Amino acid sequence: MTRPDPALRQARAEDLAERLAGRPLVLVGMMGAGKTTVGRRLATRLKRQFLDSDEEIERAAQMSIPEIFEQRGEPEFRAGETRVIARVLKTDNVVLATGGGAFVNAETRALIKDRAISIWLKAEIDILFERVSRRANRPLLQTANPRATLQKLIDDRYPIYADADITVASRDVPQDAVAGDVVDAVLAYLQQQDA
Ligand SMILES: Nc1ncnc2c1ncn2[C@@H]1O[C@H](COP(=O)(O)OP(=O)(O)OP(=O)(O)O)[C@@H](O)[C@H]1O
Ligand SMILES: O=C(O)C1=C[C@@H](O)[C@@H](O)[C@H](O)C1
Ligand SMILES: [Mg+2]
Repeated sequence: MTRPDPALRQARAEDLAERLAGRPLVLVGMMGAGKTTVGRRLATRLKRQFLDSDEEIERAAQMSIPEIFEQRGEPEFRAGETRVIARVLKTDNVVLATGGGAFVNAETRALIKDRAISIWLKAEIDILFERVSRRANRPLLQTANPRATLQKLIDDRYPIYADADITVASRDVPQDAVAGDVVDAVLAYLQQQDA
C-alpha cells in the first residue's frame, strides 16, 4: 500500500476538525482494539485533547486497574467509569478512549450517543488475543482460558458495540494508518448526515 501524502492527510484532518465543531469523538470496543493508542494519534492529528477513561480512573483512585478490581471490586470500577465519562463529555474538542466495558453500560452508552460521535474499533479475535497477551493488566482475562474468555466477551459485546455511530476495522497495520481510517470514516459519516 502506498503511504498517503502528508499534506493531503493534514488537509483531511483539518477539514474534519472544522466539521466536528467541537463535538467529542469517543472510541469504543474490546480491550486490545487500539482505542488508547489510536485515540492518541487521532487527537494529535485533530489538534484535540486526548483523554482515556481508564487512565482518568487510575489517576483519581491513585491505583492501577488491577488494584482497583482487586481492592474495590468491579462494580465500583464501573461506577467510576460512568462518572468519569459523564464528566469528560461535558468538554468539547476531546478525543476519548473508553475502557472495553464502558459502552456496554446502558447509561454510559446513552450519554455517549447523546453527546458524541462514537466509533467502534472492531478487531478479529486473533489480533486482540495477540495484543492483550503482551501484558497481564486486564483483570477480566485472568482466567484459566483467557482466549475462551475473550471469545465470550466478543459474543456478548459485539451486538452492543454495533450501536456505535461508525465502525472502523482495527487492522494489523501501523496505528497511524488506523487513525487515518478513523478520520476518513468520520468524514464520510458527517457527509452522509449532511446529504
Ligand atoms: N494497529 C496496531 N498495530 C500493532 N499493535 C497495535 C495496534 N493498535 C494497538 N496495538 C497494540 O495493542 C496493544 C493494545 O492497544 P491499546 O492499549 O491501545 O488497546 P485498548 O483498545 O485501549 O485496550 P483497553 O480496552 O484494554 O484499554 C498495545 O500494546 C498497542 O501498542
Ligand atoms: O473490557 C473491559 O471490561 C475492560 C477493559 C479495560 O479497558 C479496562 O477498563 C478494564 O480492564 C475492563
Ligand atoms: Mg485503552
